[in-house]
Amino acid sequence: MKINKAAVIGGGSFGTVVANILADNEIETWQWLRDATIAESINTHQKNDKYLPDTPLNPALNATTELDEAIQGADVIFVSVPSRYVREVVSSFAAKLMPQQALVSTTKGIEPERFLLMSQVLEELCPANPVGVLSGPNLAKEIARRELAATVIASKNSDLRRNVQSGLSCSYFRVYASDDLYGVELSGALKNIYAIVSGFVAALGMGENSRSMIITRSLAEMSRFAVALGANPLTFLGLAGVGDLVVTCSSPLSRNYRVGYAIGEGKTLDEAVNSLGEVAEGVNTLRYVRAKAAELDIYMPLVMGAYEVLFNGADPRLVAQGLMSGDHASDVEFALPRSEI
Ligand SMILES: NC(=O)c1ccc[n+]([C@@H]2O[C@H](COP(=O)([O-])OP(=O)(O)OC[C@H]3O[C@@H](n4cnc5c(N)ncnc54)[C@H](O)[C@@H]3O)[C@@H](O)[C@H]2O)c1
Ligand SMILES: O=P(O)(O)OC[C@H](O)CO
Repeated sequence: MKINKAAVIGGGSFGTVVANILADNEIETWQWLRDATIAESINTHQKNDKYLPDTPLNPALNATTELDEAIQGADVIFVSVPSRYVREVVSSFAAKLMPQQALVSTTKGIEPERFLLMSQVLEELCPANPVGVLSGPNLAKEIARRELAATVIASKNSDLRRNVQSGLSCSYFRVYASDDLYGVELSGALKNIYAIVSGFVAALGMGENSRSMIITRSLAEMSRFAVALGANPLTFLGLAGVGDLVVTCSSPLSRNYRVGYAIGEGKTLDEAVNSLGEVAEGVNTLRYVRAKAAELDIYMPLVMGAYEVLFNGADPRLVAQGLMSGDHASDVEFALPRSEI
């Protein structure tokens, strides 16, 4: 079955990009957002003035502040609000869904109380509905300029995967498939932490060797954490893992990288976050992952170091330095067991 109508929940930069691709693909698309002025601007001037002011949007895209109007009859509902609001927003319409309506999270964050990923929140709230996750190296502002990009749709439901692949694929956006929902989603959340660390490294003027070491050891740390939580480490080698880690750790378009860069320049966490005006999920994810790693005794020197910098005022230089003095470990995680080091 193809997607005849799609809904996008969220009026930020990524929600707008997803909605615009769907509209470009001639799918009836309704974007829900809270701000009536932005909705009006999308409908009349084809612009999201706040989040993507330079991008002319498809005139067929409909924006609404009425949730019912967006979700009613939608074959797929993309959820694209910051993680701390996903439960609240989805709870407000979950009871109105028909069982065939699929939900796809694009949100890269964690719900702290039970360490739930967003697909787990969706499954809890909408147990009868197919659920998927869209994640990959997807800086919204580049996709908005129609620069080539690829992503991953992960779901246990093959119809959902195929529908999203055909609904979102176009000349500048390619959608690969995975059935490892948990691995794809976990990598999307974890990489935000390491983008903050890469921001420190860049601001401190460390060299390319340092940056490469940080990115590669980040991948080792992410996959060590993932395996401890039961995920498949192979997923971390794909677009949602290495792909998203590299882009977010390298680009000033990444909000998480920018937070790290500002802290590396000497700003406080509050100053760094307030100057963004957009969500940087990595700040909270760092707190939750650090607590989980401590609880499960998982060796994560970059997470521990970054936490000290963001929340206890430690010198960002110490994070990279911490790698030099930590326990010796194997290069490729799992290739050489710790017992043989
Ligand atoms: N921007 C990107 O490049 C990008 C790419 C892929 C995934 N993501 C992920 O998508 C999610 C959303 O990111 P974004 O870039 O669109 O964020 P954003 O900061 O651009 O926008 C967030 C949107 O959520 C809305 N919002 C905030 N609180 C809300 C609430 N209580 N109820 C309803 N709406 C609320 C805001 O008004 C805004 O429209 C994040 O988890 C992010 O990690 C972002
Ligand atoms: O701007 P960031 O740091 O939230 O990153 C955006 C996307 O997740 C990149 O894939």
